[in-house]
Amino acid sequence: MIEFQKVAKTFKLGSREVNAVKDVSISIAQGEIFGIIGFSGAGKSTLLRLVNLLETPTNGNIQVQGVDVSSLSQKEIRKLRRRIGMIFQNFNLFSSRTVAGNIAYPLKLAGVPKKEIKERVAELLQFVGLSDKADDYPEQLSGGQKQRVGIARALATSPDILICDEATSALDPDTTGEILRLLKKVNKDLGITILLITHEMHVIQEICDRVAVMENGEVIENGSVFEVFTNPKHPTTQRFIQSVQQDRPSDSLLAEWRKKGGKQLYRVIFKGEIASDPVLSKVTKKFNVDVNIVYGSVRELQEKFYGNLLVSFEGSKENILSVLNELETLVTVEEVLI
Ligand SMILES: Nc1ncnc2c1ncn2[C@@H]1O[C@H](COP(=O)(O)OP(=O)(O)OP(=O)(O)O)[C@@H](O)[C@H]1O
Repeated sequence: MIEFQKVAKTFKLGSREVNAVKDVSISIAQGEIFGIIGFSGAGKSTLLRLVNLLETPTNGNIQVQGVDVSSLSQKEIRKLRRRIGMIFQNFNLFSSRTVAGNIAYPLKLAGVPKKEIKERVAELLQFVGLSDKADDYPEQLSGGQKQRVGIARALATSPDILICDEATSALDPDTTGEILRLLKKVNKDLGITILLITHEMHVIQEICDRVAVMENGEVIENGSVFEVFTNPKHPTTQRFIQSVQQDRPSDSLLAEWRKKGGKQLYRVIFKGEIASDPVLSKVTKKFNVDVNIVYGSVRELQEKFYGNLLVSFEGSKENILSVLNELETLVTVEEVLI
């Protein structure tokens, strides 16, 4: 659906060059919600702007629905932009137009007859839950309502793709949740492919199917949200994941554990169906070992379970070894340095 092949974008600032995007190759499949996460300056916005040719790549190739976007004429670019809706962190609404006027705007530009515009706007207002706000002006709306208008406007021309540029970054946590649920509905009910950028891992966790992590213009890791969350490889990815998963004990808790002469700790990681099985209790019982869960959680991610527990064992050395050997055939077990 959207394919980046060895894409690079360099900005020239006088004699200085900024390599905003370097050698990025990722592909976004039709119907998925794909998230790009990175810290400020990582190159996310630039990558996004390359899709609808708000920027042109210095190198590489971008295909949207099988078409190389760099080969398009101005007329074709305008057509492409109608198939790609976009929403923004600061909503970018026209303050002098009503809610209905904002949503109608892209339809007017596209030359849609007045009667059809009226019907489509009413339909979109209903879809985003703002039917009673048609005649309000943006300044009369809350942030969440403004973003709903932004979404309705982006959907007006029935795009195939919705691009979201930090769409929830200006919103409080509850409102963020509402907007993310609406985006999920856009994806599920309308079959629209969503490409979003964010610096917040919980946004990725809540709605994305796949994720790419960017740093210094490069994609340093990408894959399904479940795989990246349960097995992050790059230290930056691990940092992002720790921001939403408090399943690592603090240094002070570990120090306390050491001080009290606590036993060796093991991290036991369960993924998928096995997380709902009492594996730990079955195996320890079998070898007459007691298990002490010191820290951890079991969470749901992409409709799959993921458990991450920090445990210690009480029993004879040989029996603990047998427990570890058997557990290793079923789940991931790591020794934790204390
Ligand atoms: N038009 C431009 N001219 C010059 N440099 C630019 C331009 N746009 C972006 N850059 C530079 O490219 C790099 C990547 O910027 P970009 O905005 O894509 O990152 P980002 O990950 O989206 O960050 P943020 O979350 O802060 O927007 C930065 O060093 C930025 O200063």
